[in-house]
Amino acid sequence: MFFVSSRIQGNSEDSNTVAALQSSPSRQDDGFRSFLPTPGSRWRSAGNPSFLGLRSRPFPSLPLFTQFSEPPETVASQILGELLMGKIIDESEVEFYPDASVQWSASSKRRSSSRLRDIPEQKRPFYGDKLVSGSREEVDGEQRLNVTPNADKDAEDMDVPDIVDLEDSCSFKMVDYDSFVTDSLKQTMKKSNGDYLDFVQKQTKPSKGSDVKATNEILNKKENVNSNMKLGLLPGIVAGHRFFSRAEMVAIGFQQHWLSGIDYLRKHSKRLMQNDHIPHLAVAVVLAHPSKGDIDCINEVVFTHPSGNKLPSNRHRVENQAMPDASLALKNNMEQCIPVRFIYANKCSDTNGSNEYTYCGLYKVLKCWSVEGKNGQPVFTYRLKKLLGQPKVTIERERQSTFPTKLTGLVCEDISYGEEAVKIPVTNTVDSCPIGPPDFKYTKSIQVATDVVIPPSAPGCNCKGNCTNPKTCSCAQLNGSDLPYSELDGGRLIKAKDVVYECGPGCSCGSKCINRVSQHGLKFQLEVYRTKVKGWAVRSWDLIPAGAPVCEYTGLLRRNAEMDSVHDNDYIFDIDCLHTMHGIDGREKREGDVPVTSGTPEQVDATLRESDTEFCIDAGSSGNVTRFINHSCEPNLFVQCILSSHHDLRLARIVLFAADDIDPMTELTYDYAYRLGSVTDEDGKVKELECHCGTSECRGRLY
Ligand SMILES: C[S@@+](CC[C@H](N)C(=O)[O-])C[C@H]1O[C@@H](n2cnc3c(N)ncnc32)[C@H](O)[C@@H]1O
Repeated sequence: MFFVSSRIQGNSEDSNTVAALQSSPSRQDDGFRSFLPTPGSRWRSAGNPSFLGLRSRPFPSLPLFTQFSEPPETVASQILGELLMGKIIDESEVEFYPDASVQWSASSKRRSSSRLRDIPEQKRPFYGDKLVSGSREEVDGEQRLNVTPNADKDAEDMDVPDIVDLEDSCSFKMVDYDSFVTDSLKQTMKKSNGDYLDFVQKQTKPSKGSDVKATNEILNKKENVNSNMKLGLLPGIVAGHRFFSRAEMVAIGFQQHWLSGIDYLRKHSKRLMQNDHIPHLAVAVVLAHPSKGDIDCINEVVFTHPSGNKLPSNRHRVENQAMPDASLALKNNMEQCIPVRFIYANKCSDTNGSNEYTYCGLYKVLKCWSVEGKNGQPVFTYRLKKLLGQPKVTIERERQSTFPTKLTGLVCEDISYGEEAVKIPVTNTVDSCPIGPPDFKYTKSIQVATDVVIPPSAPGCNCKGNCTNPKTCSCAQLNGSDLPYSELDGGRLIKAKDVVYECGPGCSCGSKCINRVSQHGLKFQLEVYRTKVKGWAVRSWDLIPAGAPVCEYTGLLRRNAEMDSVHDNDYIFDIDCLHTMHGIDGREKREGDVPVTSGTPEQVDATLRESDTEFCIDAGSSGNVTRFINHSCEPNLFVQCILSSHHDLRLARIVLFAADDIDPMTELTYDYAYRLGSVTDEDGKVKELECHCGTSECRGRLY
């Protein structure tokens, strides 16, 4: 990998606005103390901490460490090393034994002890430098951090309980950070996204402050993770991660102050009170840049942070007294060689111009100086440089307005042959397999078999224009007195439901009504591409926010009974809303608002269990891009049944929505939810298909 140096200029986002909102009671205290040893603690001394490239100068202002047996520099650097490598999550995960001999540097080994004897070797906890190994590199006279993933395959595959006590020979508790942190991060992100949409939707007029208010709600409910602010890496979030709102960043503890450009740990937070020697330290910088266009590899950043004070007489020196706390914190980072997270806020073209936030990685503060701004006030300027060894980040602003004719491996410019408003290219860089079948017909909308009768349109709501009042809109009433979509980004589903009743032909509202979100066709730039083991697949060039409609499953709507004799068709989608509503065959029940079948739950269960789904959509020989979407046991799309003209659940439309914020170029997947053993061949023998979704949640087989 090589980096092309590019430099951008900008202003730190916000700055002064926020004081009132800055401190939520649940987040006010920073977690710096998490990294402080208790008296008598010993630290592993193996290795020179400057291998992290952090210590180009000593730590003059951390005398508190002198009470320990290690030289203060070593201890301080060690702490920073740990937190930078993301190894320490919480003080509860670090245990100190005053007299224990530390065997940290032992090469990576599976743990063997009497307590673990019942656990198979490959499942035993691992210790050693599990997550990353670092090396120092000198480039142009500067120390750089070079982090490479640990090559130990077993270690990556490790499947251990959250926290493992490593007995006396090692003085640390180790955590399977990847699964422990990432899972809770994912859950929190999902939850906060839902809460955020919910909140925005409840407001009569969503405003700029909605983000902040939604965040507050999340924090007040204490559903955030990592509430102790961390410096350096946050496990589970790597450079390139995109956030759709500050709410998301705050909910996972990536940022604490949701409007400030420089987010920092306060010197006098309760946790640090005892300790005058630890200065303010910056955790993250959020930079808003007005210009658009592709910006690759932001390796060096120069930005300004205004001050409300008069410029001191010696204006070229940055005087601490004249600096606002946030600016000072960043200067302290420079002096202490502590990197900050750099986050780039940009207008997102496909989400109605709202901000999107890209985490670009950990940056070193190279330089800090002040210039005279308007009214003689100083403006502090900083130069940040990305630490080496982190993923390259591309910030893509705008969808390509003209279709790129030179796509590598392009085999078809538009698989929809003009049916869709956006072209859907097909690429194959894997083999020479043509896209098929040869007689395949692209169809944007459902085709109906001759023996299927679609019920007439149901009577609709009497709203004028856009449906906004859930109390008076009869479609909202069907959804449990709820308008299911948030107006954000052209409409995002707030939460998956048993069924969503959209407005349709029987309604008097307009075609732009928010309750018709799934009826507007494709809005993201999709591509069909060839994979090595799963055949064709689909990805998006645009980022897709959680809750956005992606595509509808189209094809021939037909009776399932006719499909009994069909065994080689991989493109049949059973319309199983009723089964989902009743949680039959392991389906996950969702929030249901409308009783749709009569009888006791047991009777309904029994009837449904006996009857297979009555109708299906067969995309074997006609269908749209959705037929190329593969299965994953940990998918990023979910299936939503929608009724928009009639109200017959057996014939509901099947629409796929984004379950998470989906980064551009990520494969789109949903859970096929087959019951194991349910697929048979022509002789009635059960067929099996190995799953290649490659996720940690993989169940091993599709069916
Ligand atoms: C609806 S098609 C999806 C598109 C398909 N990949 C293609 O090339 O047309 C379903 C088929 O794709 C393959 N497939 C989908 N997801 C898979 C997975 N996770 N692992 C293995 N094969 C998968 C299986 O052959 C499955 O029967």
